[in-house]
Amino acid sequence: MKYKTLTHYLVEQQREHQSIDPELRLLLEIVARACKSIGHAVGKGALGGVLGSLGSENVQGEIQKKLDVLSNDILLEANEWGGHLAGMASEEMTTIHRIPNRYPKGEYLLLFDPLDGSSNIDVNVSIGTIFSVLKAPAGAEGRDIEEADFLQPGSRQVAAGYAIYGPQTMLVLTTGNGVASFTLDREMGAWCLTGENIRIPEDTKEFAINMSNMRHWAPEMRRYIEDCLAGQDGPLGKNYNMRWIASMVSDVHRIMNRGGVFMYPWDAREPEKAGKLRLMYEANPMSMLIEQAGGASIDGTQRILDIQPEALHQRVSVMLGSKNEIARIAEYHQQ
Ligand SMILES: O=P(O)(O)OC[C@H]1O[C@](O)(COP(=O)(O)O)[C@@H](O)[C@@H]1O
Ligand SMILES: [Mg+2]
Ligand SMILES: [Mg+2]
Repeated sequence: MKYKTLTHYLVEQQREHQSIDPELRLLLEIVARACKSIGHAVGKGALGGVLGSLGSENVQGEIQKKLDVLSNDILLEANEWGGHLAGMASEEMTTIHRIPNRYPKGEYLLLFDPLDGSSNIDVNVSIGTIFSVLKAPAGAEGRDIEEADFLQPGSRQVAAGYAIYGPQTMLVLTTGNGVASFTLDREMGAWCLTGENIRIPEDTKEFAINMSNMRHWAPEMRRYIEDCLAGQDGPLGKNYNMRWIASMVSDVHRIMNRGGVFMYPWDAREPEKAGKLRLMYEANPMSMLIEQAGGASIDGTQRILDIQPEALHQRVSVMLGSKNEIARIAEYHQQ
């Protein structure tokens, strides 16, 4: 076979880096298998009866799409059996999911946004799954896992990744030793290594933000974007391009490939929330991937991976991507 498979890659990683043990390797393979199933369901669209809403709301008060719930179920079922997990947490579940007693229990915690970019499902635009792996804290053995056990800063993640269901189905993964990407060979059903040691260009002329919220932003965010829009003749002296796909996975995937910055800042629509995106299921795993690829990720003033979470469904302001442009955005927030 021309390409290394995911298994081959993980076995090599395990040999070279002590950070990966056989349990973590198996866990990642099971997550990847679940993503393959979600990818199949996504691909069937109307033929699989997976489009549209369910009429229910998740804990964040968002209307759940059929695929949000189906993807959540696929990840839960796959990992209950053989994922060497102590527990799981998801954007779509009110509280944590403990591994039932009848299954072997492991030492890892898995967190996920089962279907990211839900508003794109019915319009056939790329969507994804985001996941994060933590270790259960010392002292959690021999007792039931608690929600507090999940509240660890992103810097403690042992692995993170996303699957993107687009023209190609891909998996982008880090175990703390750089970022690799895999393309699903649909005929063979295998994840094939198609990118290794991915590096994000440090400079960029491309930003991603939902511009319709501009009037609600804090002054420093507005000032940065106004300066971008001023182009060559403005204070930043360059003409910027803009993209906004409205699924974080797709926007981050573009940044992984050609650089750029992605921002979902605090805004005044719901001032009590720090931002729209979820720290544990979206910001932390994406920040680990971005940093592992040489980029940077902040909430405006602080490195996201250093934030000590206080709640499972905590929101955060997110600015991530090309290192030098993120440094510039941080400067705007210091002024
Ligand atoms: O519709 P908006 O406000 O532009 O928000 C888009 C953002 O919301 C999200 O869709 C949230 O993800 P979910 O679909 O998992 O809720 C991000 O992926 C995306 O960047
Ligand atoms: Mg999401
Ligand atoms: Mg989601």
